[in-house]
Amino acid sequence: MSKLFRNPIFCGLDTHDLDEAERLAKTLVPVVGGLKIGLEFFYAFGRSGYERIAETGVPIFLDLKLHDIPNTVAGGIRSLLSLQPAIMNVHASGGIEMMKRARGVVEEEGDGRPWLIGVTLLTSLDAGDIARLGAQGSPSDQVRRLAAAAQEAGLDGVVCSPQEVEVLRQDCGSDFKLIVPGIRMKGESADDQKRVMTPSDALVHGADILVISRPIIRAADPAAAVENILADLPPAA
Ligand SMILES: O=C(O)c1cc(=O)[nH]c(=O)n1[C@@H]1O[C@H](COP(=O)(O)O)[C@@H](O)[C@H]1O
Repeated sequence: MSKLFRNPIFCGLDTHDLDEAERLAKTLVPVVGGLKIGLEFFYAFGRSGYERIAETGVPIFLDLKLHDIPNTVAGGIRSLLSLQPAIMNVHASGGIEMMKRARGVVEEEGDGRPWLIGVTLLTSLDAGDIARLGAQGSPSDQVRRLAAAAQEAGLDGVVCSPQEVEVLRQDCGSDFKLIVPGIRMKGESADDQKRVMTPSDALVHGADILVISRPIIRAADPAAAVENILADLPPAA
């Protein structure tokens, strides 16, 4: 786990209700490592909504998964950098040239720059889904190809499912950041996630950050849900 953050849990504020998002932020900021702002929140409230959450001082993963030609992605990243997120991402399947251009723009920020992360294969996809899309091999094969491309382009790490963490640690080394959604406690509904694992197993395999949304934000007491997850983590986390 990165020592930069209080703990490895980043909770996704996946809501289009600003009051709810602010309530969640207030209760979660003292207990999480960071918050994630993604498509649902950002498309509803944009930069001003982002800034209201950022005012709490919590590290933010700005999860907009940019995916376009190199010039357009580089411009998009440039426009977002003034928000000063801790982490931002692009789709690794956008290609090495696109990721290199994005990396170049992020590097202009110097030491305080965000981590730039490549999304590999969405955790909602399994072997059957990718076979229908024409990909060769297993989900793990596909994730390894995309992670290798992200590493070649100089990205800081990737988003992958917990099921690929172990092999990516071997492939990509200990400094490469592995950001991992598809996290569920034993017996909990997977919802639309297909490649899942428990938080403690994901960390034992070598994940840096656990991205968790519905199991926390739908709980009657979201802060207590985070505390329960933290209590289940191995001590080194
Ligand atoms: O980039 C992501 O954060 C992401 C990538 C991925 O492959 N799968 C995935 O679930 N996510 C995000 O992680 C969060 C997981 O949400 P829950 O399934 O509710 O815990 C959502 O906000 C997704 O947008």
